[in-house]
Amino acid sequence: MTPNTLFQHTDIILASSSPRRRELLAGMGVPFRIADAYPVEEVWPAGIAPQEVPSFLAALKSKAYPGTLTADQILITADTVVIHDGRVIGKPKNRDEAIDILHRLSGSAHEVVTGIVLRNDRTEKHLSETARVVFGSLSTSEIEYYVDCYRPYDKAGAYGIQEWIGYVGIERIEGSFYNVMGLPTRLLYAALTDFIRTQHL
Ligand SMILES: Cc1cn([C@H]2C[C@H](O)[C@@H](COP(=O)(O)OP(=O)(O)OP(=O)(O)O)O2)c(=O)[nH]c1=O
Repeated sequence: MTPNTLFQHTDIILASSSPRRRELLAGMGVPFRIADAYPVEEVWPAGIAPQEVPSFLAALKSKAYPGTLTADQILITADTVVIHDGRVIGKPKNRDEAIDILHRLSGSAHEVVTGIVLRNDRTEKHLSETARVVFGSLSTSEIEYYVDCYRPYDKAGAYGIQEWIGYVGIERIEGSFYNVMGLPTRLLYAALTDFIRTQHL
């Protein structure tokens, strides 16, 4: 099925303030409206595995949605983190932290995990996808140039793969480029299709 027929009876709501997620969902041909993301404190229980963190945070964002959902609606929330040396790296708080994160990522591999929650009045579906990103060696001047010009304070791992540093600094990626940017688009498209089919929307 193509997007024009698939989504015609469904009211899809993206609760996200991320411009990348809006761009990616639009690129998938999915008609949707945006709800303001209600800020949640991005903390998780100590015992949770790093890979499970994005799914946990996407569920928190879903629960924070203030409206009541109906059967023909699908609420989408998501979260992206970087995992390096077994540690979860979120958004940098300031310039020093951004520079420090990029020094750690330089010349090594890390994982980017995006978790998604789809929800309506009856059911909730959790998705998660991982990509592996390998950075070449970045010099201090390259890192400082990037942080000062691009101010990646709204990005997990202090970088945007779609920005200068992604073009010149990334050696290779295994997995979905769009997942690193904020949504695993192929997985999400299949899950939306399945959700609509099983919920008879
Ligand atoms: C690693 C990486 C992350 N990012 C972005 C995607 C996400 O917007 C952000 C991770 O932060 P998130 O907390 O996942 O999302 P957000 O706060 O931006 O938006 P929301 O309102 O949906 O909670 O980092 C890139 O744009 N490029 C990249 O290469």
